[in-house]
Amino acid sequence: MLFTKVHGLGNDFILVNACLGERFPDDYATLAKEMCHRHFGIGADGLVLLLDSGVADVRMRIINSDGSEAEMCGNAIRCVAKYLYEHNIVRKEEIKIETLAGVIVPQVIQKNGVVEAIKVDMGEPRLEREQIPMLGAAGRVINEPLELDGQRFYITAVSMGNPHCVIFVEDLNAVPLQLIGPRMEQHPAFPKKTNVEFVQVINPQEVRMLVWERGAGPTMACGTGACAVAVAGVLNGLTEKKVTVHLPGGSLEIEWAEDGKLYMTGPAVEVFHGEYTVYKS
Ligand SMILES: N[C@@H](CCC[C@H](N)C(=O)O)C(=O)O
Repeated sequence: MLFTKVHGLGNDFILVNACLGERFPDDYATLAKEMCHRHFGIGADGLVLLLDSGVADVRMRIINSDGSEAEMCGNAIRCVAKYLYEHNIVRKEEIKIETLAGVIVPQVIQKNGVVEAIKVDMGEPRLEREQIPMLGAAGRVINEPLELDGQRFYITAVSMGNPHCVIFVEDLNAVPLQLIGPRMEQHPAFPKKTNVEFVQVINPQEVRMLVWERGAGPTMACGTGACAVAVAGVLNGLTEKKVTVHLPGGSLEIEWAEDGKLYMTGPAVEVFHGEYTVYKS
C-alpha cells in the first residue's frame, strides 16, 4: 500500500489515497493502530484516507492512532489540500473536501509559485449543549465548573464538528497534561469523549496552548483545537477575534470572522513517500 507521510506543525499523519486506486483493508481501526504505532509501524497521530466524493472534490476520513474515527482534523486537511494541489490531483486554489463535519474548504496560498500556507474555511463553531450533549440544561457551556477526581476545572465547550474542552490557566508550565488529559478526555460529561486544550493567554492577540487529543494523546498541534481556543477566548472576553495560537509544534493564525466562520492559516509539510506491507500482528 503506497502512502505519504505528512505533518502540520508536527501533528503527523499517514495519508493513503484510495482515489488513485490504492487498496486497503476494510478494517480501518486495526490498520490505523498498526500503521500509526511509533515502534511497530510507520508512526503517526492518525491515518488519513482519501476517497471519492459525490459532493466535493474528495472525501477525507481521519482515523486516530487508537483506531477511533474523528469528524474533522484541521492539520490533516491542510496537508491534504497541499498534497492534492502539488500532485496535480485537484489543481484548484480552493478545494472542497467532504468530512464528517461537513464540506470544508481549504485555500492554497502561494508565493512565487510555491505553496506557502493553507488557509482553511473551517465553518462555524457549534456551541449549543444539544450539539455537545453534556451537563444537562440548555444554553452554552462557557467557563462552567466541572469536577474531575475532586478537582474543579472551569471549562468552555466548543465543537468544530469534533468536541473540544478548553481550559484557561495562569501558567501552562504547571499543567500536568499526562495526568489530567486522559481523565478529562474520558470524563462522563462527554459522551463522545473530548479533545482537551489548556490555554495561557499572553495578550488579547496571542495565546499558548497544550493539547491532549481524543484518540491520540498529547500532540504537537491541533487545528480544530486552535479554532476552539480562539472561540473560547472571545466568549470568555480574554482574546480578540484574530489570534495567534502558539503550540509545541509552531503557530497557527486563527480568525473568527464577521461571517461567523473560523479561518485557520498554517503550514503543511510532505515528509516522505513509502510502501507499507499490511501484516497481522
Ligand atoms: N489533530 C487534529 C484533530 C484530530 C482528531 C481528534 N483527535 C479527534 O478525535 O477529534 C486537528 O488538527 O484538528
